[in-house]
Amino acid sequence: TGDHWGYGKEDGPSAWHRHYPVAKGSRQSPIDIIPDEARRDSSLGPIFLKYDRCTSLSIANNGHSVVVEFDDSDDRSVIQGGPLDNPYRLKQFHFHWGGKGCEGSEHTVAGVGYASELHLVHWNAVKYTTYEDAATAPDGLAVLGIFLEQGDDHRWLHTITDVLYMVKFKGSATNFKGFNPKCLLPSNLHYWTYLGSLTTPPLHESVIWIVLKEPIVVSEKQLGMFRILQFSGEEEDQRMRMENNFRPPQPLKERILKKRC
Ligand SMILES: CCc1cc2c(cc1OS(N)(=O)=O)CC[C@@H]1[C@@H]2CC[C@]2(C)[C@@H](O)CC[C@@H]12
Ligand SMILES: [Zn+2]
Repeated sequence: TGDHWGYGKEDGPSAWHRHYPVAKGSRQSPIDIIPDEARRDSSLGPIFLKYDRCTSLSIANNGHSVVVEFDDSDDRSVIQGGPLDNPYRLKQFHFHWGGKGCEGSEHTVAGVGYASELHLVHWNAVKYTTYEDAATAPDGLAVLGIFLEQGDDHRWLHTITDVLYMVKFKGSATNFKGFNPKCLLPSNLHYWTYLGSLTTPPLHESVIWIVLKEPIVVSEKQLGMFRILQFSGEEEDQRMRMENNFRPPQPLKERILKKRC
């Protein structure tokens, strides 16, 4: 069976509602973030990130993005604070990017996109038994979104871009141990937060989004390394370069965007 959705003309975001009607739901992601309309919420404290380098396991090409998986068998790597009632365990992180510098992120800020967006995915292991269960619950997942802006070389992103050639094709994976994603965070953890969804099918409305205001800076060369990846497997004849794997902003509907400055 495999996934029958993608980012192309026929199977892309505008067609996902046919197999996944929740695509037109009330809390879909991403959204266009309008800073002036974000409500300051005094109950929102700072977020705390505790990441342990020993929990990283592997890096893989799943045919939609490049994903780094973590050992989530205990609370060594968690996010807490901010809008969250308890710690959420780090499960994976992945990226979305464009074909050129000015677009590629999923969230936009006052209509402006970034070159890429990093998603650090965490799940509520206090309330739910498995990641899969959490992924269908309204407070099951917490995704930390970080914008990537084109500029100078990023000191640590090399650790990832240097191994992308090993996961060029869909279905390929390799060891990726000893990586601490803390090195991918910007200096300032001020954030916007709102209730949303997965940004790819099955589009479950199970994500508490925490989007950092400050982007990290990566070079055009480093961004270009992501584009050596393929949507397609090694055996498939048509080579499909992996790029523009982002969903455009969705209606905010009855939601309130909150901020912690
Ligand atoms: C939030 C990160 C995340 C999780 C998942 C997807 C996509 C995701 O990326 S995103 N961009 O952060 O929304 C698509 C596949 C989903 C998975 C959550 C768990 C599942 C729903 C599995 O149960 C079966 C398919 C899985
Ligand atoms: Zn994502």
